[in-house]
Amino acid sequence: MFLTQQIPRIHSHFFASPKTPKFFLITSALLSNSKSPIPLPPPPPPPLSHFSTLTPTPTATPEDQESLQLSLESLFLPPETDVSSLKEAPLTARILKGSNIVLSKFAGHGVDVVNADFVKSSVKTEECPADGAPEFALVGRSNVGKSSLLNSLVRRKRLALTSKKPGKTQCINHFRINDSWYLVDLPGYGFAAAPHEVRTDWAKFTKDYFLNRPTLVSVFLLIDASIPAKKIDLEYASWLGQNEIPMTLVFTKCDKRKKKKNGGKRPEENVRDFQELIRDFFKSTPPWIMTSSVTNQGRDEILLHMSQLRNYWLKH
Ligand SMILES: Nc1nc2c(ncn2[C@@H]2O[C@H](COP(=O)(O)OP(=O)(O)OP(=O)(O)O)[C@@H](O)[C@H]2O)c(=O)[nH]1
Ligand SMILES: [Mg+2]
Repeated sequence: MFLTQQIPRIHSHFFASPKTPKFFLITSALLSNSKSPIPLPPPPPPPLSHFSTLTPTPTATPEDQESLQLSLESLFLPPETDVSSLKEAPLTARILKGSNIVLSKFAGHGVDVVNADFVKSSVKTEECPADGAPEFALVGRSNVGKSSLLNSLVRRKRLALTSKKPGKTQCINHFRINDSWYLVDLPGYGFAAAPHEVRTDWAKFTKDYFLNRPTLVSVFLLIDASIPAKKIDLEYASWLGQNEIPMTLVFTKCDKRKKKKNGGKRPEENVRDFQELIRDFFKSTPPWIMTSSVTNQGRDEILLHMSQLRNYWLKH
């Protein structure tokens, strides 16, 4: 079972809780919970000029072109986002494609990855780099695509080693980005073939890392969107919620589409189901985003989101 230790976290205010419930029509390619989809208007212009230098994300397929009514409560509003001063259009224009993430004034600086270097592998929190730079940890089930996502974010094929066989990554691996922050690749959980002692050790050292790493800005919990929710992922999300560890849900493998006739659900449906299942674990909706390391869907959006979390963290 998971630890239930409660510790105060300095970043719990990332989960802003808006007071006035309002409804917005989100007009990007997102999930659909509407029975009668409304046709999409042209996409809004990029909210800030320096965002337009990013590579555009692939256009969604026609079956994704559905609209979603998201309540204000289901959006992730970064800290210091003044909702009352925003009219409907500017707010919708500030939602990252394929996500519930609103961009704040902290987004933008240092988005592009100019250089990325492997620094070290650690098996204990105390062994991790001690220079105080902010970091983001990628965690998720074995084979969910953590190392692939890291490679996609830094635009390198094999900076982090990937494998078809689960259990490839075994340590806490630090990658230094732009000489100023870290991406951290962690071993996967739920690897059934691993010996019991290895699994227990994993649980100990990664959870110790989450609870005792002061420079950890946010955990990025990866969930495979090509399959239905797994119990172990729900337990993991619950543990992070209970321990108030700042978290972003990253849905991976959104390029994989199971055939409807075989009973498979589309990634959008799995994403929606997962969120229903974790609703009660959090005080307010955590940020989530849909990605694919094959098509690079969500890559620029994740980098923007990381920039806003990092820039806020550096200022506080
Ligand atoms: N179709 C598709 N395949 C992916 C995607 N991301 C990863 N994969 C494949 O999934 C397998 C596992 O990817 P990894 O990145 O090694 O997974 P991991 O989570 O780092 O695995 P561990 O290190 O074992 O915990 C590889 O065969 C990847 O090519 C994706 O977005 N789409
Ligand atoms: Mg890996």
